[in-house]
Amino acid sequence: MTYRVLISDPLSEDGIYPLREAEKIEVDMITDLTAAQLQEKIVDYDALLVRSQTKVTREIIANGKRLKIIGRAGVGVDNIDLDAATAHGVIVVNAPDGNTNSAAEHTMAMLMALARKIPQAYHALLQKKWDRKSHVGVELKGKTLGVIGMGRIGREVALRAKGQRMKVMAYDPFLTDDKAEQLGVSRGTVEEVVQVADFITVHTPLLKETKHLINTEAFTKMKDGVQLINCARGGIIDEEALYEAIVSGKVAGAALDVFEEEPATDHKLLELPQVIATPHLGASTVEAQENVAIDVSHDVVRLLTGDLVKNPVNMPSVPKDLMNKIEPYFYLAEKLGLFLTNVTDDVIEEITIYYAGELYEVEVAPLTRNTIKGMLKRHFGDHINDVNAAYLAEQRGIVINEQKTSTTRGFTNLITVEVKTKSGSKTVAGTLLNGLGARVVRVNNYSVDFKPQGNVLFIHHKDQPGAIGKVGSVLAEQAINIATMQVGRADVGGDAIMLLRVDKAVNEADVAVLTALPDIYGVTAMNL
Ligand SMILES: NC(=O)C1=CN([C@@H]2O[C@H](COP(=O)(O)OP(=O)(O)OC[C@H]3O[C@@H](n4cnc5c(N)ncnc54)[C@H](O)[C@@H]3O)[C@@H](O)[C@H]2O)C=CC1
Ligand SMILES: O=C(O)C(=O)COP(=O)(O)O
Repeated sequence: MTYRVLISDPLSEDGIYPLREAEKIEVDMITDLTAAQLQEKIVDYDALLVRSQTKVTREIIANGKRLKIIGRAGVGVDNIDLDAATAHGVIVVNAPDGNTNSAAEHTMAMLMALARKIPQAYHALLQKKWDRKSHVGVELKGKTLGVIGMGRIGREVALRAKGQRMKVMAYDPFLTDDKAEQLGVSRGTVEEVVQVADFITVHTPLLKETKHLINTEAFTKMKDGVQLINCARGGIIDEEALYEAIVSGKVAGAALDVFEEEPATDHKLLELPQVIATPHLGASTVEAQENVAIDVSHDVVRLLTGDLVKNPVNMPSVPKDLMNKIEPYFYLAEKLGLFLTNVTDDVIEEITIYYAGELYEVEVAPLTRNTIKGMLKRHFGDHINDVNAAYLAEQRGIVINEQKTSTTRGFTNLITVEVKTKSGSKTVAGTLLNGLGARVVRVNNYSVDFKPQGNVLFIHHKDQPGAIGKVGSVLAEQAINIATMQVGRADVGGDAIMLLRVDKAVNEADVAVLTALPDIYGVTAMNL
């Protein structure tokens, strides 16, 4: 099978070598597609790579019948409909580190150009005006730079500003006093930062909480003559409010690399002489473009070759040391879910997964996702994966609980999955046996010991002499060989179960024959 990758924004050819060199991966770079053309084309592709230009909408994702991964060669994923990607089981990855340096350097270039009015002076010169009077700037030394958002770029900007002998006051919900001290910056609230700063630069993602974070109210609290820089995302600063604040004289200048609507060639802010701007160039360096293309290409190759991606955006990444501990349990967790869903006919209302023994110590969320994936696979088939399992369960109102205990009765590790429906609850438990792999050790109240693999028949019957023999005869008549068989019973002559691993699939007609046998209450055939 050959995978097809579509690159719809200009990406560094030197950076996409991991894709070009990979076997069974074909790459097309087509950078002038309209939204409608992309929506049509995407049907044929397994991966889509973009920068900030391509808007990856719900419609495009929905049409990507083969689509498995969207790679963002950069940081911001606000041009990708993440909810739609998650719902469709499409993983989104980005390249969070590759352009940090370039974006920080661009911010410093904007700060210095703003302070010294370099673009305006150059513009006047081009018009043959030797105008020194209008282009008197201010020094950075001794001034306070307010940094809102102290992530990768914000921190780099703060360090560089200190090199200009500026004072830095920063706000970030994750900035601790210790971290601030280490970085040599003071920590303040957004309100404190905007009150004391001579220059303000924003470095947050564009989120509901950060949209118009700098608004009319914030401008009223600022110093007169303050100057602002936005090299993060258009919309963090309210453009209308900024326009008013410049026209009123409150704000002396603004440097903008990004706009609420891009491209922004006809924007009223650009008519103001106090505003300098670049067309979203923060990441546009040879180095950054090569870095982000390499990172995102590697992740696409990883995913398409069955490996774990490094920079997932719409699902938590699993650190390597944790992965080493829990990877052996993935198979067991999924098969327990799959088994249970096969023997549950009612609508599932609640799933509780109990982790015991050595699993007490580790983060088990990825295992929970795998169990849910196993449970929902029966109804969603291949459409369900690690990305959308929890989302699809939540969408259907299924409550998911996770519990841990350090004690196990006789096992070093035990995963017990319980489903609740309106007609009652069912459980299955399994363990990982050293050297022997996954074993199911309990089904409801019955102790069993079987490998969750291949074609399995689960029969609920009355503990009566001959019941097992009759099942054996029916299977023999259909030339279905029994590989292993387990019987569990509650009391002599009471309810009992049979678990058979058989060498070929048992079809519906055979299930009907088995169900019609005397003393048989129910028969489920499944493939694990
Ligand atoms: N102009 C350009 O070409 C480029 C723009 N960017 C943009 O720069 C921004 C920052 O990128 P990175 O530093 O790499 O991201 P990052 O994820 O490392 O940092 C973002 C920081 O914002 C903080 N934050 C979130 N909500 C906040 C709030 N309400 N107030 C204050 N801080 C808040 C987070 O805690 C985090 O520390 C992103 O919007 C990204 O898209 C990034 C690269 C190039
Ligand atoms: O990485 C980011 O968030 C950027 O804004 C860079 O955008 P670009 O890849 O240059 O279109």
